[in-house]
Amino acid sequence: MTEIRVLTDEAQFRAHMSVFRRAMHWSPPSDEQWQVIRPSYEPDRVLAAFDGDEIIGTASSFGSSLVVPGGALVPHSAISRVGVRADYTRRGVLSALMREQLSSLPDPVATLRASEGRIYGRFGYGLAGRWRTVEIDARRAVIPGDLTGRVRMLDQDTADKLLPELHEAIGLTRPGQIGRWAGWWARQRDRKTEAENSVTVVHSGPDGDDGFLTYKVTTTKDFDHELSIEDFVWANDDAWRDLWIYVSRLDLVDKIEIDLALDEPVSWLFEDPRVVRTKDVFDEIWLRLVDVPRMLSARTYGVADPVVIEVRDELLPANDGRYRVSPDGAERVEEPADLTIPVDLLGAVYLGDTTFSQLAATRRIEGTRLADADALFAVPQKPFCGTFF
Ligand SMILES: CC(=O)SCCNC(=O)CCNC(=O)[C@H](O)C(C)(C)COP(=O)(O)OP(=O)(O)OC[C@H]1O[C@@H](n2cnc3c(N)ncnc32)[C@H](O)[C@@H]1OP(=O)(O)O
Repeated sequence: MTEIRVLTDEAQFRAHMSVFRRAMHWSPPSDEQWQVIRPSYEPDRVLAAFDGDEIIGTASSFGSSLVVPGGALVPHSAISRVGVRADYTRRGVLSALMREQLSSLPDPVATLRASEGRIYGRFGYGLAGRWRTVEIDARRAVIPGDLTGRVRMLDQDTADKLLPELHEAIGLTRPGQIGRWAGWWARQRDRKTEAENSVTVVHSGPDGDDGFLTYKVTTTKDFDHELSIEDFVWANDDAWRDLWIYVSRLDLVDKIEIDLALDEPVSWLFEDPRVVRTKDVFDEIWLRLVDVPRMLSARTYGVADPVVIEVRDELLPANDGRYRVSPDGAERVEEPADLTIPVDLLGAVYLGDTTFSQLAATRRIEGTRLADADALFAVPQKPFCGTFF
């Protein structure tokens, strides 16, 4: 019989990690890897499914924060390390873990990166943000004009110390962005060490450091040099443009690849916008509204007549109910609903990646007043996180 427990015994964290890594078809952590991973385990946030004394399934979360439309920063659980031992799958182990995790999360919202698109909808997660992978033909990439500030290369030790501070100082503004926790930076450092040739540059403008970029170049067997941008954070348009100028003018680079917000205006930087080609669009943010009333109150709304939305949530019935959403905010009401939506799809529209009208067109929600609901939930910027976990 499956039993779900919160792990408190540090010795079990490594077994937890081994089960998760095996589920992902990776080897258990080496002693060296474990030294890096170990501090990322946060007490009270590590769940395991047991058969007797053996761990057969895993789930955990990291404490973070999330930007919602309007700019408020909400406490957020970053869900990760979900896995079930291959000899125990399709017997309800993940379902038991998800039920326990959702009922005990300390934060009103959770997000995750899904290994497969079919897993999380049934647990109330909606596809709430996507990225596009672009490839830039670096040989033809010309950005007219000069740098306005300075770009300097950091050694690894300086980068390790400076980047978390700079990320914090730059702050979070775009809906979907999340705060980075200490364990995230430790894993990032580890990945960079593994990659060896990762390089970090920092931009400074009139007020000091205001952006950074981490990239690495790999050489193919045809001697093509492909640069991938792994982290790109900026405080203002000058930092963003200067860092693009820097990276596009690097010698011995044929191709640049990066995952971007759907609406990032990178093509407009280049003399020839065709040097930027979208290779792929992929789901990034899966979002679960854990506390619907709190989350509906946390974001701002556009201008439209109020709409009453009925929310259905099988796993967390405290969220069931009708909410009147207007330009002034959201509140629980007893009035008849204009439209009814399951909680996973409310998660999908929450940050503004999709709309009520689009979901209605696919027959996934029913109701009237779709145009007003769209206008209320409309956002000026597409959601994008840019922090992989
Ligand atoms: C945030 C992250 O960590 S993402 C990483 C997720 N982990 C992985 O991808 C590792 C490899 N996969 C696994 O470990 C497991 O297959 C899991 C965790 C995805 C699923 O665990 P299980 O214990 O098999 O799930 P469980 O038995 O509770 O299934 C619940 C339902 O979801 C369905 N389901 C579960 N996983 C999948 C899947 N990968 N594809 C399609 N359907 C699935 C089941 O069929 C079941 O449906 P039903 O209720 O209609 O019968």
